[in-house]
Amino acid sequence: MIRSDRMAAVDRNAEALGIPRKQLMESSGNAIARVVREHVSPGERVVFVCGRGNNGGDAFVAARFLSEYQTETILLGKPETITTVIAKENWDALRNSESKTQVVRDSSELSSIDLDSADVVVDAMIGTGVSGSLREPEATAAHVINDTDAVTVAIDVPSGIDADTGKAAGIAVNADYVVTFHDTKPGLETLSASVTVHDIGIPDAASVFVGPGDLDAEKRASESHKGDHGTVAVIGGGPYTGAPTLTARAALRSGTDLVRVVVPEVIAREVQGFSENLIVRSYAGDRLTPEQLESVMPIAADNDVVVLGPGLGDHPETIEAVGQFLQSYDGKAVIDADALSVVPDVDTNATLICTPHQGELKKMGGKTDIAWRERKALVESFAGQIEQTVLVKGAYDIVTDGKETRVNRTGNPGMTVGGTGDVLAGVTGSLFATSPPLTAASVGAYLTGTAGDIAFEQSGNGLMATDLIDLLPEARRTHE
Ligand SMILES: NC(=O)C1=CN([C@@H]2O[C@H](COP(=O)(O)OP(=O)(O)OC[C@H]3O[C@@H](n4cnc5c(N)ncnc54)[C@H](O)[C@@H]3O)[C@@H](O)[C@H]2O)[C@@H](O)CC1
Ligand SMILES: [K+]
Repeated sequence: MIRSDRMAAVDRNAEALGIPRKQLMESSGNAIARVVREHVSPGERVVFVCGRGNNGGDAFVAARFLSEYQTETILLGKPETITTVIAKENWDALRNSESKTQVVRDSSELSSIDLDSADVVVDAMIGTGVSGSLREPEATAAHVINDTDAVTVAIDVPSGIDADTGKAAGIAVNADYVVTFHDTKPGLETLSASVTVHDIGIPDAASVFVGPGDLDAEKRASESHKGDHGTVAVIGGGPYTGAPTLTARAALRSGTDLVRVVVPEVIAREVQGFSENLIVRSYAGDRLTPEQLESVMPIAADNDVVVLGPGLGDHPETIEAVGQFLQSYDGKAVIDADALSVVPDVDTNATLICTPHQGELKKMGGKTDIAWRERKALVESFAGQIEQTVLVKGAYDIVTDGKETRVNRTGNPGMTVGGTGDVLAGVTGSLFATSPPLTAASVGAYLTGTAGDIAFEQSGNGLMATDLIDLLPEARRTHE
């Protein structure tokens, strides 16, 4: 079962893998033709009622395949107004083949169409692109289709129905059969029609591997937050000063509006010295201890996301403080480095993204494997157990919440240099302010890896974590 926003992402990923949408449309049209053949014999009359989007485009292909039938393809609207290039190309191919076509400009012309003597009527007006209630002439056409005695086959989703909910804002086509593609849609399950799912050649890789479609989904999620790109608090440092700074700068470069770095006072000036863009908040002492939580907790609560761990060190008092923090914090947090070991045993209401490398995963009690497919299964079960999102870093990063999993292939061996993990935590924290955990973690890994790949082109194995930070905007642009 797949929701339409995820379907759009997978579609775009397939394109990036080298399977263009027009090729998918050809497979969709072919699948529809096969279903039509199950219901009628050659020579019988098949009428396609088509809209001007890709749903109509699927029908133009199907009609081309069904040359042994009396096909009639009715386009609702002028051919010049067909909304996509690939649908238009398939319309032209159908016309050039001298297949019978008819253009209907408004609902009054619909009365000239005889659907009653059709053996099959194919509803190809609108698929997943529907918005609001059907306008004219589609609304009248839906009435006409619903009034015929012919077998009705809807392409992808009956026109007017929302594929995610199964609901219609007004009239909708009442189909006998629905031919849908790749996977079934939640809304189709609620209909009385018989639904069949057809493979159109989208490989598993398009949903498993993070791609530009996932980035689109992240963009859509962040747009829905109306220009607020969030605030992030990085709680780290003590024994180390570079790590929390890298994390904070990476979050800023990923678009976060405001980043606060929360560090012990002994290193506050040094951290501030790295960049005037950082807001540094300090607490007494030289490392995080439970006594400091009184001043740290309110800062954490004041931000959309906390990144906890970079450079904190593993002093027992610090680990104790991390545990107490997670017991009372109930917001969103990225947990990295030494803070990770606490997660499996702590009772928390926080929503976490844990970003271990494979050594840290083992320390947390998770298992790993050299082969990524096996590792994927192991990490999935571990994430399910701790009920949090886990991003395990490796040549193939595994991102999973135990239910859904993505694998990231960007990045290179040059990134084993120190500090790249801190950058990833910052990017992920930034995205987490406006996106769900699985999206934030997978896009975080994807963009950080891409920045690493650009840095590798420039500097080879001499790449540094700071290079990645400056290349983050370019990494994003390469996938747009
Ligand atoms: N992987 C996929 O998802 C694939 C999808 N394909 C097809 O592409 C379809 C989606 O195509 P599109 O995104 O072009 O969208 P649609 O073709 O579903 O709908 C867009 C068209 O409907 C019109 N429209 C929207 N709401 C309307 C309303 N309330 N009243 C009247 N007209 C309305 C728009 O102006 C536009 O012309 C899918 O349903 C499927 O049939 C296939 O071609 C290939 C693969
Ligand atoms: K349809």
